[in-house]
Amino acid sequence: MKVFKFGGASLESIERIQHVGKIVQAFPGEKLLIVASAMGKTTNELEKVAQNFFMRKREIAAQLLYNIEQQHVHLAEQLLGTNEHPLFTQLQQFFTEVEWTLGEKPIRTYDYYYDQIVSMGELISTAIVSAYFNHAGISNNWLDVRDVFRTDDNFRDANIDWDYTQNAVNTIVKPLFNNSNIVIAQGFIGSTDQNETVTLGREGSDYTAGVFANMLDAESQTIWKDVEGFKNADPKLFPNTVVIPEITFSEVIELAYYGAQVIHPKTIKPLQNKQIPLYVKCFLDKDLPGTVIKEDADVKKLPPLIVLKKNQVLISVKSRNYAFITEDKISDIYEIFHACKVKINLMQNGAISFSCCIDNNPDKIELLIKALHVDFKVKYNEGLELLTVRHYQPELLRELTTDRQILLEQRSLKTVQLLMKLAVAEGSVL
Ligand SMILES: Nc1ncnc2c1ncn2[C@@H]1O[C@H](COP(=O)(O)OP(=O)(O)O)[C@@H](O)[C@H]1O
Ligand SMILES: N[C@@H](CC(=O)OP(=O)(O)O)C(=O)O
Repeated sequence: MKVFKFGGASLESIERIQHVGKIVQAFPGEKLLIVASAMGKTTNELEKVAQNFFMRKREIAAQLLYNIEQQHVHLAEQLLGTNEHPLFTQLQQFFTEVEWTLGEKPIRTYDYYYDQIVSMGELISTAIVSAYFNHAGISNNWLDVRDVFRTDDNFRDANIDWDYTQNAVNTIVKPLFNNSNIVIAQGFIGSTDQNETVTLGREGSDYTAGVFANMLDAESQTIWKDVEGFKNADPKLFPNTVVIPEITFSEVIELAYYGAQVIHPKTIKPLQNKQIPLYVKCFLDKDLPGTVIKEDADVKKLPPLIVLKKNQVLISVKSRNYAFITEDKISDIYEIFHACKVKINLMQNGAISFSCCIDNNPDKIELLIKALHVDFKVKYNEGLELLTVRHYQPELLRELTTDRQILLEQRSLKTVQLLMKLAVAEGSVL
């Protein structure tokens, strides 16, 4: 059994979906559990629906939803060559459910509504891919992953109930392979014990695939990407990047944790725990070797690995009366960050100060600053970049920090992290 994950980029057009079909056909006779994400940028579009609904701009929300529906129905018609197929009733049902939600008064949390609305991206994309595959002779079963992935009700970042889910994988998923070699499931979503839909955090489909691989004791997981493999930096941000043929789980978990966009950080643990190798392959050219991530990878020749996280904010907290920021105060501060669901990307503390860098998420930051302000003086600085380099070399660091002012810096033997802002030359006019 192999687990494949296809992300939004590989499903963003008719041609790409057909191409995904060709990739799958290159594995005849293999049992494949396929995890798919929402098509293209549908998740971002659905986020706008959720935001407008919550701001009570119902008409805008309904119009945005209608546009998404039209795009998907049109694409499905093209793929199937007809508009008469049970798929269209299935799609209609998914859209009607969200329309009902949009008809409600938002009396629960934003995160709850977000999950009810945004989860639809994966449901409609997998329904279309599954119907198209069957139509193209690639026999498969469509699985509603919400019947299998049981979670808590931490909406937008739900935690998986491992025992329940393992049991459901055994009783629901494994038998599906009795009559077909291919099962297609949604990434990124799950369900609570109250049957309320949840999401697992942005870009969480990699993680879904990792959990499936673990629970099915798969021989491998492959993430199909629009790049040649796992590179030493994001090729969209840096020139002259190179593919890394093999790398260890621990290197990748560090990079993903520091913000490398290529793999969701939670993906590694379920794979590492069962020593299941993770392949990053190019869906544009399946014959390229790509990257293998495994425990015993040869990492002697690793180049510097670079992660750049943009749109960062520096939060600086000071005690009001020159009281020391000691362990108890730091613990209070962390408690506040945790309650506001804000992840700290880098932190440093001094005698009476605590500074940290977080992603710029305006609604969370507003709440956070309010909460911190009760006991501390708080300042913040936006528009920053967090650069992380593993296996750094001084010359490269000089190059990467040219024209940058460094606000926070942390170095260990292997890793350097710099919070930076574009330096404004003296005398220049803003
Ligand atoms: N270290 C890296 N190696 C390769 N690609 C990377 C890396 N870091 C970021 N990326 C980006 O990840 C993108 C592919 O992932 P993504 O857009 O998430 O695809 P999908 O949505 O299909 O999963 C690439 O186009 C590339 O810009
Ligand atoms: N669709 C979700 C989940 C996901 O993992 O997507 P992708 O595989 O396209 O990164 C998101 O965009 O967050």
